[in-house]
Amino acid sequence: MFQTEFLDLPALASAGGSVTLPGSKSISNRVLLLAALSAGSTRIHDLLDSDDTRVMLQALRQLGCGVHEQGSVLVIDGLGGQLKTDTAQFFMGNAGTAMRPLTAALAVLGGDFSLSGVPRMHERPIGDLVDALRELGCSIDYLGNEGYPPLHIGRAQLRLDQAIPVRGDVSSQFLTALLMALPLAATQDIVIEVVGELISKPYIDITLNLLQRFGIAVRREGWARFTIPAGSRYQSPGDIHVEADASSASYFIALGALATPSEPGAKVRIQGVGLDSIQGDIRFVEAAQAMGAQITGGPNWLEIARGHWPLKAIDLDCNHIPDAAMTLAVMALYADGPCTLRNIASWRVKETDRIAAMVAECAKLGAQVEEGPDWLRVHPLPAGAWRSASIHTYDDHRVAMCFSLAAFNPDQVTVRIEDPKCVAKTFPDYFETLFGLVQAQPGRVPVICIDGPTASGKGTVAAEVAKRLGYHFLDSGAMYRVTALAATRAGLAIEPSQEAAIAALARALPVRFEDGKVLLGADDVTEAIRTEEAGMNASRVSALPSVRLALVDLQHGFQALPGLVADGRDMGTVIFPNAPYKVYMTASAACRAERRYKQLISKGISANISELRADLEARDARDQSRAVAPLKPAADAQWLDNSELSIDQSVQQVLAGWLQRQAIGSHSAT
Ligand SMILES: O=C(O)C1=C[C@@H](OP(=O)(O)O)[C@@H](O)[C@H](O)C1
Ligand SMILES: C=C(OP(=O)(O)O)C(=O)O
Repeated sequence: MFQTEFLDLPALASAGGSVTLPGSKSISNRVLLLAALSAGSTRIHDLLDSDDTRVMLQALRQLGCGVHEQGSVLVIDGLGGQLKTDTAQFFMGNAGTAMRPLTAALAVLGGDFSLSGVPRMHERPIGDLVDALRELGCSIDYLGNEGYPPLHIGRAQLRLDQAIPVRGDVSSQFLTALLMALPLAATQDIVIEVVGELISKPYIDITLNLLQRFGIAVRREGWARFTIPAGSRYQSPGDIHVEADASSASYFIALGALATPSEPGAKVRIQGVGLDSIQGDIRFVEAAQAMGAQITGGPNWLEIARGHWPLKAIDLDCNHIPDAAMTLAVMALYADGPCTLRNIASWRVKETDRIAAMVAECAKLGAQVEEGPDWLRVHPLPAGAWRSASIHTYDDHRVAMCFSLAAFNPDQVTVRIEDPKCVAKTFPDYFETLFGLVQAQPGRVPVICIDGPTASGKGTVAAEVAKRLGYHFLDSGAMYRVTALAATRAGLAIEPSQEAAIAALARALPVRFEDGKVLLGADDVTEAIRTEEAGMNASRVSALPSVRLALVDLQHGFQALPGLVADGRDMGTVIFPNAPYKVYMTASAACRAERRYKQLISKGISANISELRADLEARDARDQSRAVAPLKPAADAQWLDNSELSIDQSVQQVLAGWLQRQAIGSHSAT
């Protein structure tokens, strides 16, 4: 997951390949609660692991449920309708599918419970559910604002003889919550009556389907009346498989519809959810087809390719696909006319006011957008009209995910996604998954080169800049050190007579930089390559021209989405001459010798500062005078003497220089 403050998406071009998507949030949280309430153990396969399921799992643990991991299977030991504790405080994050059903189940069972969430959860309505539960005889108090969490739940005195009315026009989750809670009290038939129009109906189908699998056969009369038969009792089905998330699939369906194929005939293939899905959002497929996408599918897979281009404009009632429909709003930017999404009032009370968010963020990109209380109209953005924008994501995973698709814009402007970690709600590895399928416009994966002499602090600064931007990191100096180490381990002397053998070894070097570690195959060689001797060997190995050549391809391979920070001596001059931002970082010899001295002393290695300085100067002279790629600043490099700067100040300067070049979001929204 990207934990960065923002993630810059360079202009994207093509896509292709296969992806297995994480489990459905709606199925996962229902299955978790049903398994917890059932008699017996349930083995859940392919459960979603995200913020929303974590809060549910934590609540189940607090209630005394056994939760065990067995490889990729999660086993829940059900409570059989009997709570092991009747006092607890639950934190529900921003998970509607945890907050609403758990409130109902706990209210029916009764106890001394409180439920709260993130600030936005305290702005998401729950009054219609509380009214229905109170009608039933449950004791619920608002701890903050009337109609909203946090809540306190007390002991219940259930009245089951009358039909329980519930409104379903704000959220279908209230009806889902009652349907899941009432089998716990079904000493007689219990009737639920929906008052007014029910929204998001397909989610009720998911609920009924899963209730069936856990032994509850709800009788229904259309969408108006639901009866839980007397004697209903939850029984674990044993094993249950969670489909991949159909709402998450919408981003990849859109990707297939927008991107050119990565190679002739390439498609985007989605595994784990398909045309047999029990999730209503699978009908996003029809909406995407109406816009021109070519989609084929089977029971648990879909294949998507670009069809009609530009996409065809649509005017669609989206009430049945409230979550996936947000993806249509971004697809609309690529359509041949304005697209209107109707009957989406519920967007206003979800993770954020999603209608307002889509209007504001599409406008930042340059689009004309209109809104009404329950509709949105997005006008397409022609080539030449796109602006680079910093997309505010409102702690809403879907805003972050759907705006990533704006990176396919024809003007090749960069799209910044603020707070990308908000995708953790339902799809923590969304961006990694996206980058696994897409290619940037040629030459558009940014590389920041930080070159400079030894002990200038460039390695530390480069690693930190990479971390802050979520970019890959290439420590090219380490590559020479690793090559030297691998050569020594292979019994090769580091001298020109062994050049061919060392080059052959370098060509296939299995080197990776992960979490501040340098790995050679499975070996952590971080320490081994940092000795002074390894440094000298690296310098000697780097003077062998065919070794340098062998390492060039390897280094180019590090240029991958979303970007790269490359630290070395010839990154800007030789390896990435077209890099959009180059820094030449240096400090006085005295200053660098002192830094190296402190570094060694802190590791308990004795050192002599004047010898270190002499070594440093000798190494500078060797690096600057070598025949191949001598150490020198690139003509277009920014010079940064950090003799007087702290590491953090140097990091800030590099970041500031880069951000200035990016010039994202410097336009005001219309
Ligand atoms: O029951 C569910 O799993 C859900 C129902 C929908 O909410 P509403 O019924 O509030 O529209 C949907 O937006 C949400 O993401 C999940
Ligand atoms: C509305 C959503 O979430 P929740 O389950 O919290 O309602 C959503 O995932 O888009």
